[in-house]
Amino acid sequence: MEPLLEAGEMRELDRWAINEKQVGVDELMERAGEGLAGVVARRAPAGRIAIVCGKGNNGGDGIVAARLLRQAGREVEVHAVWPPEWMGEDAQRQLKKLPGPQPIPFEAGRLNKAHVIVDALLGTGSSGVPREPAAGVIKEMEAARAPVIAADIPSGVDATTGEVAGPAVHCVATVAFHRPKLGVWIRPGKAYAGDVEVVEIGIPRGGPARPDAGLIGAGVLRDMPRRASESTKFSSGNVFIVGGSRGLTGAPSMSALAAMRAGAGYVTVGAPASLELSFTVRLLEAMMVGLPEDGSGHLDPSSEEQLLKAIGRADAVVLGPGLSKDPGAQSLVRAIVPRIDVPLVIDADGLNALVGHVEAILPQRRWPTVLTPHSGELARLLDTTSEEVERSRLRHAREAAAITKAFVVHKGDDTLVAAPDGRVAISRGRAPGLATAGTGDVLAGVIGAMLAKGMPVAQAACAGVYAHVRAGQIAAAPHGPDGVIASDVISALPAALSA
Ligand SMILES: NC(=O)C1=CN([C@@H]2O[C@H](COP(=O)(O)OP(=O)(O)OC[C@H]3O[C@@H](n4cnc5c(N)ncnc54)[C@H](O)[C@@H]3O)[C@@H](O)[C@H]2O)[C@H](O)CC1
Ligand SMILES: [K+]
Repeated sequence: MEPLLEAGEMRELDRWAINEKQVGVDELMERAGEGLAGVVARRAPAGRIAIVCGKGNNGGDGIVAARLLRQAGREVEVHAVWPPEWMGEDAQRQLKKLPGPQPIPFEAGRLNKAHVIVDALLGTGSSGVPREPAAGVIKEMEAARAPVIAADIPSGVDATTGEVAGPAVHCVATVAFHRPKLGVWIRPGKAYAGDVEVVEIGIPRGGPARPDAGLIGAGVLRDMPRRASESTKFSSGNVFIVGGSRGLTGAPSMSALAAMRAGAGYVTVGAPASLELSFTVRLLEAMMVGLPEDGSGHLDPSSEEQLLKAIGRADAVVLGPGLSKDPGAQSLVRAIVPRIDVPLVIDADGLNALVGHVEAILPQRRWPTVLTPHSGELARLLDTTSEEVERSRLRHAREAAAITKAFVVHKGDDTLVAAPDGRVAISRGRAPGLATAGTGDVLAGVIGAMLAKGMPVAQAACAGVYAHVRAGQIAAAPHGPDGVIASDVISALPAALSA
């Protein structure tokens, strides 16, 4: 997992390198500026460059880049947003080395004469909503025609959370120093960062930061148990799916197929008895258990004991796909969740059943639990609005994990896997093909399969998220993301898992 840093962790590392490892701050800034200049030169090989500098070290990086680009023969205009003498002393030293014209006071009109703009205004030292004059300058950079490249973090994006509380700059690329900050991978910040390019700035290994955030990569599949010649259908992973209601039989079917395509060797669907035929015709390889229902195609609370017995020897349970909001089915969920003594994934209407009861029910569980809410579901669980959740995705995912003691997979292009202890893993996303009905059911089934194979819960959740995104990309490869359907994603799972 590639570590992601909070602004405070980056500062701590920076101080450690300077104080304990005798790395000069000038050296760090030189490397940062060099990395920044390199990316600017590669992305904008010709034309005028405008570098917009703040008064902190982020501005200092901009000054270094200006020097190196001028030395390489480029036309560079340096805009100082505050009087240059207000710059910190580290940046002042760089300013003295700047050849050619000195910084001009920021001039919005001149931005349009540039081919590329460098945002070296606010970095990890920024806190809160941008204040003037930074706020106005951010709006001008945003309005300018030229593409913007950010030094370390787009100005206006909170490096630690990805929150954007005021004006911010949409960049084509962000040059992250040493390591990316969380904010470039979490929406809404992610939408401002563009391509993230990481440059090394000379911070030695072994520093004090113990990042509790990381980016999910292909490595999560390394430890996934694979079938071997001695495997049986049961040892490959036995998943039990609980859900389905009249009109909602596709969801549990897709979870079941996804679990099988993700490697589970034995999958059973427990659903209202009157719907048995729909499952039987659709699912050739999965088992079906018809459960007591209310007569109109919804699971009934009276099925509790029979359901628990049917779950029997399953290695993992997926609860919720297609369950419906029927009060009987919902009360069944509340009754069985504490009694399912295997790892459990709760999705969709399984989550809705817990609204108002999360703190009472989930911490009672003796086995690992994975919740897979999208923002609307998470908002209901936390008694807030989806807009509020979208504004602070990380905070809400962590809050839900802390109060439920479950792993929370907060879905989105930047799916966050939050652990009850505060650690978080983030998906790179970029699988627009997944924006279609049923892909959530697929994800729940895949995570169920990973849990059933015996993977530790954090790895199972991350492996499921990774495989799902890969499958979404593979499904979109032939003709693009439009027209991808959840069944295509299921079909692509074996390829995604072999990658
Ligand atoms: N971390 C490293 O190893 C290195 C980082 N470098 C770069 O330095 C910045 C962080 O620099 P810092 O001086 O701490 O802060 P900033 O440049 O981000 O600027 C803060 C600056 O802005 C003012 N300010 C703070 N909040 C606001 C606000 N909401 N509105 C307006 N103004 C605000 C504050 O008063 C300061 O003056 C890091 O990102 C890297 O780019 C080094 O160059 C190399 C080593
Ligand atoms: K910046």
